[in-house]
Amino acid sequence: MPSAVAECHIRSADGFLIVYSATDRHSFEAVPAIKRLLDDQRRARNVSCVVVANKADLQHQRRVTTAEGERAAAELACAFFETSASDGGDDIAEAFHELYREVKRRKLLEGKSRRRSSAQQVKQVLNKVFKIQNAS
Ligand SMILES: Nc1nc2c(ncn2[C@@H]2O[C@H](COP(=O)(O)OP(=O)(O)OP(=O)(O)O)[C@@H](O)[C@H]2O)c(=O)[nH]1
Repeated sequence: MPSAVAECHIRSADGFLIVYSATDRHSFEAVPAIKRLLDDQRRARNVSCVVVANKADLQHQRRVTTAEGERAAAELACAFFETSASDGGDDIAEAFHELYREVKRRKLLEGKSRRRSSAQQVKQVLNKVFKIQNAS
């Protein structure tokens, strides 16, 4: 159960980076539950998330393969990146940038469907008005 502060952040954030350690299977196995928690708190499945496997440089301590990470992220419909906080590679910036792009895409789609539904409401009202006028 998240704390009240965490709940507040979950409700207000536009997007989430879900980070696990490629050297720690438990952290990897927690990813689907974290995504579910975010979906439940937002009462929607359209939360923008990117899954990140950190500590990719520690190859000799690796406990989660790249393929497993990719598969888990795909099952959650999230983009996937492997990063190393210690070598500071481009993948870190790319993960943040992809999350930014995903949030923008979702907002654009939500804006379009909101505009469509308000246009439909106007159409329904006009139809009713015309029906009433024709009937009288
Ligand atoms: N080599 C390497 N070390 C890292 C990386 N990210 C964090 N660390 C180091 O890992 C140690 C633990 O850091 P965190 O993973 O942030 O802390 P934690 O969540 O408590 O993780 P654990 O202690 O590993 O369970 C620190 O010494 C970090 O400097 C990375 O990408 N590569």
